[in-house]
This record gives sequence, structure tokens and C-alpha cells, in this order.
Amino acid sequence: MTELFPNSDPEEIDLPGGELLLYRAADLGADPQELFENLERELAWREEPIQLFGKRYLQPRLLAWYADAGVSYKYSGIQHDPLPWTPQLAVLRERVEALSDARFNSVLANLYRHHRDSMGLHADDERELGAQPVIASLSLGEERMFRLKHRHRKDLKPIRLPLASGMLLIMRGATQENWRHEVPKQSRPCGPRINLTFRYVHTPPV
Ligand SMILES: O=C(O)CCC(=O)C(=O)O
Ligand SMILES: [Fe+2]
Repeated sequence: MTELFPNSDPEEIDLPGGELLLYRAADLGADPQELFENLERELAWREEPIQLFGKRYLQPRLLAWYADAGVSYKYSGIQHDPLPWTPQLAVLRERVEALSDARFNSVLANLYRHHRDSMGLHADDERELGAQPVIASLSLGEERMFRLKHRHRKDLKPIRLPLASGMLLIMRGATQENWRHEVPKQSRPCGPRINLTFRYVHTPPV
């Protein structure tokens, strides 16, 4: 049997009805600041529309979507056609796969330009991701607050997890079924942050 998590064990974050693992200083084979600068410069960042209650808005952050050929993904009501992996992203995928003990065929990159950029409360529970998806989320650049809220249990307080540069958070098990997550706007000014969420998209949908 292959060994789970060969690179030193991640921390387990207590999440009732879900599974969260955190590498506080993931071994990415490169300095997180250098990775941030390369990705900020090289990725094809776009302002993307979002469909909310039948209306189109611009998302409050920049996005870029990379995947294996033939993979497509509907995200926030919008169909995304992927770009081919850059050399940097391909290397990062290998590192993240080893650290997560999972396979990924795509990555959604988010660039939060400043403290007012954000990601609304959601779960990564699209059909194409299958049941109980493993989602590996790599943070680079400025620290931002990641918050999880249980869908039904009002007795559970939201979980606040500050995500700093070089941290790798793995969401798996029933996390997406039972919890939603967000990156709220904040009042304190800060610089840019990149978050890469590695996913396995099943095409055609399972
Ligand atoms: O920026 C983050 O930490 C979260 C990103 C996220 O939830 C997503 O891309 O689905
Ligand atoms: Fe998400």
C-alpha cells in the first residue's frame, strides 16, 4: 500500500461533518513569494461575470482557469473553457497531488487584488466534481481570512482560518455537503493574494 501523506503530516482541523487538513508551510519546491510573483505576472487573469438571480455582475476578484484538454466546468453559472497548464502550474499540481494524496485535472486561480476583493459564501459541490470531492487550496501572497459556516447546525460557530502564504488547505470527505466557505471583504487594507484551488472535474458529468 502506498503511504498516505509522505511529506510530513498535515494538521487536522476539527470540523464536525467534514474533513479539513492544513499544511502550514507546504513544501512547494520554491519560495511562496517567488511563486506569487510569477503567477501574478504569468497567469491570464480575467474579470469574470457571475450570474446571480438571473442578473450578471462582475466577480470581485480576478480569475484564471487551467485544466487538462477536454475538461470544462460550469462555475457560478458560467461555462469556463480552460487554458493549458503553464510549466509553473504543472509543477505545482505535482507537488499538491503528492501532499494531498489525490489527483487533479484542473485548477481555478483567484487573484484578490486588495482587501475589498472577496469570494461569497458557497460550497464546491457542482455535479462535475462528484461526491465528496477532494479540493486542495494553495494560498500565496497576503494573508486573508477563510471562513466556514455549517449549512444547518446553528449551534456551531463559524470557523475562522487565516490563510497565509505557503499554506495548503485540503477539504475532503463531506465538507462540501455540510459546510459552505467564503473569503470576506475586510476593512483593513492589504495587498494581493492568489489562491489556487486544485480540483478533479469529471467529464461528462457523473
Ligand atoms: O480563496 C480561497 O481561499 C477560497 C477559494 C475558493 O473557495 C474557491 O475557489 O472555490
Ligand atoms: Fe470554494
